[in-house]
Amino acid sequence: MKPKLFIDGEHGTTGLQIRQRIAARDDLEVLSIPEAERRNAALREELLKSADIAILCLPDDAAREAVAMLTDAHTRIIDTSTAHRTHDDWVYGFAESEPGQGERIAEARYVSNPGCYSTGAIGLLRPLTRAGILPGDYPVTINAVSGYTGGGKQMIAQMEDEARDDHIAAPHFLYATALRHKHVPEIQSRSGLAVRPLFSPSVGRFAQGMLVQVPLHLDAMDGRPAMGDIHAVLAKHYDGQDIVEVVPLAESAAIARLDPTEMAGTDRMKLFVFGTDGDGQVNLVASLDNLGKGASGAAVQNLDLMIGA
Ligand SMILES: NC(=O)C1=CN([C@@H]2O[C@H](COP(=O)(O)OP(=O)(O)OC[C@H]3O[C@@H](n4cnc5c(N)ncnc54)[C@H](OP(=O)(O)O)[C@@H]3O)[C@@H](O)[C@H]2O)C=CC1
Ligand SMILES: CC(=O)N[C@@H](CCC(=O)OP(=O)(O)O)C(=O)O
Repeated sequence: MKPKLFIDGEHGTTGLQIRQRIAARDDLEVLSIPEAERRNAALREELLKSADIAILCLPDDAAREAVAMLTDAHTRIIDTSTAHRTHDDWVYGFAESEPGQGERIAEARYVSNPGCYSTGAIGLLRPLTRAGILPGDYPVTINAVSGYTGGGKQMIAQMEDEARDDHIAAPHFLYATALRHKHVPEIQSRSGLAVRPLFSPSVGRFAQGMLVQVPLHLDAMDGRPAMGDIHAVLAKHYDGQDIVEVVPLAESAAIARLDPTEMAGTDRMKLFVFGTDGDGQVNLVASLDNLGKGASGAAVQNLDLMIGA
């Protein structure tokens, strides 16, 4: 029998992209809710309980409500919201982040899909703390730019519709300037950092794509590693899989400009180590689609692990 899938929030930005990714598949029975009924709680509850797997593409509060509806049901859940990303009962849905994580996702009832910025930051940081090359108390700074679809339907409308009172005309803007972005606890705990990372995100006038930068002073790290040591730890960690690519140092050195939309439309992530050997500094950069490996692509990857596809 085909597994029954319900995407709660299927008419939103993340939900629509998941539907596109599974549209041609015949190994799933997709339960769907009409757009006009998307907030009909009774109908959603019925569909959630009928499904073998539900993917929640909802704001945090609505995701918590959906999980509460399923307490006594058998439905397995992938939550794309922030609600359960640091929760002990939930398996973190970043298969490449830890050895054996794909197997844990495959067995799980509750899977929390990572945030888009978090995927880039944790993807760069976790292998380094795991290997002991980056001390947990290093004061990490993360600078990032995201495509505006990262803000969901509301930000898409604000960026694209000039007639709106709340139209955003800026080509690029910083936000979360109080340094309390909702991804900080997730990045800190899932990267194994003892000190709260300083995270400064921004949005650019492009729909999809993202660069997440982590600059490091190598002389402040244990054993004063060389640029090649950092690259070797990342390359070893991601060896043997094809979703996260660690770009060779020579290839990175030849890049004069990095385009944040380079990975748009893909479900993969590229990691770069930039700098000049011997200068004691590196800039680690993750490039991904905020809606690909950063959300909907990762959700489909987790779905496939859970159903053994
Ligand atoms: N966009 C991105 O790049 C990423 C998003 N996420 C997460 O994915 C989740 C969804 O985000 P996104 O798709 O961008 O958001 P959108 O606003 O684009 O879509 C959310 C959908 O959920 C519906 N919805 C809202 N409240 C309820 C409710 N109480 N009951 C039922 N349906 C409801 C909305 O309907 P309505 O139109 O009526 O508001 C809309 O269809 C969020 O938790 C977000 O944090 C995670 C990673 C990246
Ligand atoms: C550009 C933009 O607004 N981005 C969103 C995060 C997008 C993302 O990863 O989402 P979740 O944490 O919601 O999963 C924000 O900063 O709130």
